[in-house]
Amino acid sequence: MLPNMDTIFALSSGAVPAGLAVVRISGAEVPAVLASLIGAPPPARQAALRSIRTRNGLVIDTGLVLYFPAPYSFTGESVAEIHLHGGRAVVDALHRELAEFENLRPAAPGEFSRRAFENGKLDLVEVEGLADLIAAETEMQRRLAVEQSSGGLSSVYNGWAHRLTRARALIEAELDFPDEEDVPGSVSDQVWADVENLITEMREHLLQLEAGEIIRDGFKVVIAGSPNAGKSSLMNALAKRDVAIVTDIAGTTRDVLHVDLNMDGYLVKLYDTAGLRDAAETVEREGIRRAEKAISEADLLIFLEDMSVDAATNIYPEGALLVGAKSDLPRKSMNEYDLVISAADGTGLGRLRAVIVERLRAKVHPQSMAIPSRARHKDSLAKSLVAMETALLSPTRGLDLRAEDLRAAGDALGRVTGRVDVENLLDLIFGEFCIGK
Ligand SMILES: Nc1nc2c(ncn2[C@@H]2O[C@H](COP(=O)(O)OP(=O)(O)OP(=O)(O)O)[C@@H](O)[C@H]2O)c(=O)[nH]1
Ligand SMILES: [K+]
Ligand SMILES: [Mg+2]
Repeated sequence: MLPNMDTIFALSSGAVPAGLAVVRISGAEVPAVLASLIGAPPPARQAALRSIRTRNGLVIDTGLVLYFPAPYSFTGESVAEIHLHGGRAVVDALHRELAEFENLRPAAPGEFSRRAFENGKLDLVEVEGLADLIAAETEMQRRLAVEQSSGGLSSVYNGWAHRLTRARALIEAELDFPDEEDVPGSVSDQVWADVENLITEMREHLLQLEAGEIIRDGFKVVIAGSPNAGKSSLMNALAKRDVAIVTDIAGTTRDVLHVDLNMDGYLVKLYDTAGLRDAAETVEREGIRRAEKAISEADLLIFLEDMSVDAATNIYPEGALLVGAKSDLPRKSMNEYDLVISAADGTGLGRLRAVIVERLRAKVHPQSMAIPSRARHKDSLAKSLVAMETALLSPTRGLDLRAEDLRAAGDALGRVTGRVDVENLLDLIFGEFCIGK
């Protein structure tokens, strides 16, 4: 662990050279550093044009400076942003100058966000969303990430956490004050009805995980078929560049090749694989083994068949798209195809793209973007769900044990956002009833 009291700095904008470079500094030393670099700081959160100088008074550059006094900043610490011209030597000169200050050092990867988390500015779900937003390459990835980074998903989880805490508070009230008249008799029923609703909502939420993963990680489309069917040619045609080697030699492709495509704002990961046949040769056999693994992990399998040869229909998995290739050549195959294409003259490629998007949309039609997209979310939510189900479905267990189940459910849920619920149970109990009035 790096010491937390250090003030950290880093180039927060993209690679230099560029028009601008933004250097961010966070920590207790910021006021002193600003005093040295520019003299009096600009008014809080307002940009001011300043000369940025070394301690010897030499001008490094002139640019906008922003000062965010703690705690009103991204990290919750005092932060400065210095906008420089984006030249390598300019940025290097400022970095050299900053490194000279005591208690200042370059930031470790993710350290600004980590401080934001530790200071309660962002929860874990928001931090992950921010990482996704920065990595987003498609419109749908952006929409998912912006919902997550700006607290939309967290507020769903916080709402559930609050309901769980309340349920446990009411059950514990019943345990602690069984004879208290002011505790309504049907409290238990009301609590278990809400736990049941919570279970339903959480289950529905988890059903959206596949959609979230497809948006975030991409829709995996695998092209498979016999050697020489035209798989690599199709991949190159869809990618609009020469990704894969194409020859008339059967068994050309060995490794699984892959390109990222942006289709209708969705990330589509397209894979080209070795032709499937009984191969004797070691390298080709390994290629086919890899092809079979890719096929088993596909969201959509495109099974390609060369229509210009009299091929017997291959056995292909259910749900696969059977595509006839080389429609520009005289047709010999009598098999029926979902669609026919020619990588050579472009026939059917638009239709194939449309079908890929249709298949994707069949799996991804979120009502909202507040959906889970990581296995980490699923694991904790599933644990929470199991604990709630245990509490709900075993009424013969003692009420104390069932309250304990609810606590376990709340803890598991709290681990998703990294904010284990600290609400005071007694506040809730005394807030809702007039026990001990
Ligand atoms: N006429 C015509 N020829 C094609 C078409 N698509 C591919 N071919 C030819 O078919 C041969 C095999 O193409 P590939 O794309 O290498 O086939 P593949 O399925 O990747 O083959 P392997 O990697 O060996 O399994 C090459 O000679 C291509 O030029 C097409 O649409 N029309
Ligand atoms: K080939
Ligand atoms: Mg190939």
